[in-house]
Amino acid sequence: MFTKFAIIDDAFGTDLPDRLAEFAIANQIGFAATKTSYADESEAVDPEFRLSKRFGGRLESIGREFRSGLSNLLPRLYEETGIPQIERPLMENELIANGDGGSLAWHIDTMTLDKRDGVDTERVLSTVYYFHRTPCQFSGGELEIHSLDGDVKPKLVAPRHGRLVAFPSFAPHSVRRLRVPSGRFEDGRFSLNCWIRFKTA
Ligand SMILES: O=C(O)CCC(=O)C(=O)O
Ligand SMILES: [Fe+2]
Repeated sequence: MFTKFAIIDDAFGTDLPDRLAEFAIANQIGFAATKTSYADESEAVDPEFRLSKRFGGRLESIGREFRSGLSNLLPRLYEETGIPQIERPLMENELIANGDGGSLAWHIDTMTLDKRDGVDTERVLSTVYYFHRTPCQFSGGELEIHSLDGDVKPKLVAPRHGRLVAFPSFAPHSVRRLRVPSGRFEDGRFSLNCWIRFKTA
C-alpha cells in the first residue's frame, strides 16, 4: 500500500529551474555536508545515512519566487496527495546538492523527536523540486517512495530538471545513489526541498 503522491513536470516553467541551477553552481562555496538530526536532538554528519551538501546561505529573491509559485500549487498538491488543506501553512526550505556517490537512506520527514516540549509545528507535506545542468551529467539519484507495508518494490521518481514531486511527510522514502562521472559539483543533482508545516499551538 502506497500513499498518494504528485509529480508535476515543468511545475514553475522552464526558466526557474535553469536559474536555480545557476544560483546553486555560483554559490558552491556556501554548501557544506548535510547533517542528520537524531531523536535525542543531536546532529551529526552521517554519510552512511545521507551523503549530500546543504546550502547554508540565504535564497533571497529566487527563494521567494519559488515559494510563491509553490503556494499557488498547494491546493492541487493537497488534493493529489490526500493531505487536508492547511490554513496558514509554514514553509521550510532547503537547497541540497548531491554529488558522486550521493544518497539518502530510508526515512520519513515527519518529526520523530522524543522530547516534544516546545515543538509547535508539524511537517505534513514534503515537496522536492529538481534541477541540474542540461544536458544531465549524472545517472541514478532517483527518489524511491516505499510502500507503507509489505515487501513491495518502491516507486521510482527520476529527478528530472524542473520536476516537482510531493508526498505526505509520513511516507517512507529514500534517494538512490547517484553517479557523477566528472565528479564535479556543477554536474550534480540539485533540489529545493520544501516542507509544508502547520502550527499545532
Ligand atoms: O532529494 C530527494 O529526492 C528527497 C530528499 C529528502 O527526502 C529529504 O531531504 O528529506
Ligand atoms: Fe525526506
